[in-house]
Amino acid sequence: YNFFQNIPLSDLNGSKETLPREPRLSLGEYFMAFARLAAEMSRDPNTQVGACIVKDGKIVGTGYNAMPNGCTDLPWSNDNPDWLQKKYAYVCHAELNAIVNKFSADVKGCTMYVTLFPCNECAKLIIQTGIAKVVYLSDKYHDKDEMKASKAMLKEAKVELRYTANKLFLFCFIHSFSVNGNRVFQAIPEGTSVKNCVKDPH
Ligand SMILES: O=c1ccn([C@H]2C[C@H](O)[C@@H](COP(=O)(O)O)O2)c(=O)[nH]1
Repeated sequence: YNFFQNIPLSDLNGSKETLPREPRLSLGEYFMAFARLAAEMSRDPNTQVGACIVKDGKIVGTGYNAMPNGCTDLPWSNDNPDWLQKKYAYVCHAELNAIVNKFSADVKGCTMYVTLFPCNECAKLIIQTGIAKVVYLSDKYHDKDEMKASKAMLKEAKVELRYTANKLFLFCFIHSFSVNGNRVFQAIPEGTSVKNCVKDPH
């Protein structure tokens, strides 16, 4: 922490200059923050995923896991014994939505920041659209075959994979809960860890 942050140099040595403020986030943390913000929009009650695509240092697409446009009556269950009553048949993954929402001509050579390691279907999309690098926050399903297949494909296709520790921008978030019918707001402290994050497997 720069204790001299924002203190006019004039106060220190008589000059009119000021010291620049040290940014609170690195560029990577800034882009991951957009992915995390996108995840906040998800209606999935169990896992919210956000993705942010960056080209030449600029955001060219964001997305979160959501039901297809216009489909509001589909189930969000993840454990209904009836496959048709489970979300998996219907939900569009965050990566897919970020790619189809892009406002650049293409996503070749881009970096995708994503809050959950991409599944095998998303890995295919990432490879086929030419995304060069994936930065991810959580790998909570690393034991699942989908993730193993995803890693195998992404590695063979030479998509760079980078785990990022969850140094967070959560200091921006206020979380609210109810106490005796009253809404209480609480700031989520900086550095709060994300559940289910695992150590970098790479
Ligand atoms: O690469 C991925 C993998 C999964 N998702 C979405 C799909 C679902 O909405 C949730 C996973 O739900 P669980 O209840 O944790 O099984 O995450 C995605 O967007 N991208």
